[in-house]
Amino acid sequence: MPNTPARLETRSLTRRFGGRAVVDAVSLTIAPGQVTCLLGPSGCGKSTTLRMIAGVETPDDGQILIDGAEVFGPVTALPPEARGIGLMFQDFALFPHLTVAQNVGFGLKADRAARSARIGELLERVNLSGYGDKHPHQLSGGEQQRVALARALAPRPRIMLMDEPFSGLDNRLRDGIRDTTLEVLKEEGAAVLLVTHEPDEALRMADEIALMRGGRIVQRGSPYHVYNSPADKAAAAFFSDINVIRGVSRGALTETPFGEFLTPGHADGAEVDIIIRPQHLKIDFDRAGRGPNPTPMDGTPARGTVQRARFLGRESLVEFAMDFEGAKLTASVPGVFLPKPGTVLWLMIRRDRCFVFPAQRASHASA
Ligand SMILES: Nc1ncnc2c1ncn2[C@@H]1O[C@H](COP(=O)(O)OP(=O)(O)OP(=O)(O)O)[C@@H](O)[C@H]1O
Repeated sequence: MPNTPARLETRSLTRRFGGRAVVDAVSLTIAPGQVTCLLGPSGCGKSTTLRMIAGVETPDDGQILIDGAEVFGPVTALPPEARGIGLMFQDFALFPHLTVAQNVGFGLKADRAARSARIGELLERVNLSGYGDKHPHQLSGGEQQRVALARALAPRPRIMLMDEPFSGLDNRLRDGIRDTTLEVLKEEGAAVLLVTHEPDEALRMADEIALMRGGRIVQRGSPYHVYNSPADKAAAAFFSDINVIRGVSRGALTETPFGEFLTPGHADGAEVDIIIRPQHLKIDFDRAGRGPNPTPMDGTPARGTVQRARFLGRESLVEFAMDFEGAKLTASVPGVFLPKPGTVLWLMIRRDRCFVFPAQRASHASA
C-alpha cells in the first residue's frame, strides 16, 4: 500500500535544551496496527520525542503528521487533545475514587448504552470482565495496568504512546501483561510508539525497533534485523554482552587466533573489531592437548582456560582466559554447563554470526 499515508510520521523532529540537541532530526513512520519501540539508554531523548508527539513539549524544528495531516509544523500546532492520541505511562495512576468501569469510561464521549458497551468490550479484552464495580485498590498491580490500558484505548485513539509502561511491574507479571497488551493493541489497530530502555522488551513487543543514541536514531529495523545486523559495535553491545577480537585487515582478510576472517571494505592495515555474542561461541573438549579440527564455518579452534562458570537459569555463562594476548572471552551455553575453573577447553567462532566493524577505543563504544 505505497500510497497509504503512515498513521504517524515525524520528519526531522528536533528539540534543543541550552543549545544542545537532545532530540536531533528524528524521523519515524508508523503504520496503523504497527508497534515501534524507541529503544535506547537513559537520557538519549526517547521521552522528549514522545512528549513532542503527544503535544506537551514544543519541537524547535521538524514536523509531525497524523494520517498525512500536519499536527505540528511551520504553520500548525494542534493542542494535545486534538491529536487523537492515547497515552500510557508507568506512573499513569488510575483515579482511586472511581470504579474500574468509571475509570475506563472516563475519557469516553458517548451515550450511556454505547459507553457501557465499549467499557464491557475493553474489560473483556484485557481479561477483567466482572471487575467493573471494583475499585483500583482492590486490584493487583498487573490488573491496574490492564485497566490503564483499557482506559487509554477507550476513545479509540489513532495513536498510542507508551513510556516504559511495564517498568513498575513485578518481573513475573511483566511477560504476561506485555503479551496481553500487544494482543489488545493489535486488535484495536492503533499505531503504537513504545519507549523502553530494555532490549528484551523491545525484542518481544516491536514490529520495528528504532535504536536511539545521543538524540539520534542510529538504526531502524525488525527485531531480527537489529539484533543480527547491528549498525555498529555499540548497537551490538546494547542487546547482549559481546566478545571483541581485534585484528588488522590485509587484503580483505584478518588473521586471528581463530583463523582468517573475511573483512571486505576495510582498508589494508586498518584495525578491525570482530564481534561475537556469547551464545555464538562454540565450546569443544580438549583432546590430549588438541582441539577439534578446523571447519570453514567455525574456523580454527583456540584454547582457553575456564576462569569462572555461573548458572543463570536458562543458560550458563563461562568466562575464559585465552592463550593469546591475555584475551578474555565469555561463552553462553543453554542449560547447565559448569566446568571447574582451570578446565582447558577449545572455543570456535561461528563465521555467520560475527560482525566486523572498524576498531574503536572503548571510550567510544557506549550505546
Ligand atoms: N525540560 C528540560 N530541560 C533541560 N533538559 C532536559 C529537559 N527535558 C529533558 N532534558 C534532557 O534531555 C535529555 C533527554 O531526556 P529524555 O527524558 O528525553 O531521555 P530518555 O531517553 O527518555 O531517558 P529516560 O529513559 O531516563 O527517561 C536528558 O539529558 C535530559 O536531562
